[in-house]
Amino acid sequence: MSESSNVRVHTGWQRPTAAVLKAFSGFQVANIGDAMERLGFTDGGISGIWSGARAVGSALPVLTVAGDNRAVIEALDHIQPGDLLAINAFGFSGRAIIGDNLAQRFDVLGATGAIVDGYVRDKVIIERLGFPVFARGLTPAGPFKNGPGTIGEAVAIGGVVVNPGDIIAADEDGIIVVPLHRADEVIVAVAEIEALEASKDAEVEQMKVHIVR
Ligand SMILES: O=C([O-])CC(=O)C(=O)O
Ligand SMILES: [Mg+2]
Repeated sequence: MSESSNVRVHTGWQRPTAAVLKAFSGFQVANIGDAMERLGFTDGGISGIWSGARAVGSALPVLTVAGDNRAVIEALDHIQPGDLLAINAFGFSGRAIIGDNLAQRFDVLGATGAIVDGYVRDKVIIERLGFPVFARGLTPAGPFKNGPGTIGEAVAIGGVVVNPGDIIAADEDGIIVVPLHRADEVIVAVAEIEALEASKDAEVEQMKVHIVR
């Protein structure tokens, strides 16, 4: 925390490798969950603000005060390519914690998306940009910028603990958090589940062949 800021910053956490992030980006969130005892999902109230939004990244956790985005603005200095912002904004519906300006800056800095346990705005521009944002909803009301907050410390997102460097995967179904230390084991297990899912699809195709019309 610098003298002029009331936002506490923790840096230097381990991030997943690009290969690990690439592996997860090929999986469906539902299948990742099936490989994790069906645990680790955020609650279903957080979803993509535009249809088709999907993202995988290394969690960059941010804690704000409800209705205030000072910590998010300061987090711009800590984004590395492949990071995905995980912002606990207390689920507050009265103020948007990010909008198009922040989304554009996240994008330019190499972030893969943002998950907001709260509300956001500027949906049309964010959708046009194609930047994946997940939130509880939309409100046009802008945020205050006073702090305090934290950057790089564990936060709760939709009831799930997110540590810096955990892998977050989000798609049309929802969001899951994979603890970094479980990444390799989960990749192997999801690959098996996706193979099983493919064989179930093939089974149904076979059934169609036998249907007499
Ligand atoms: O005013 C803000 O801080 C939030 C916002 O609309 C933007 O990021 O575009
Ligand atoms: Mg805006």
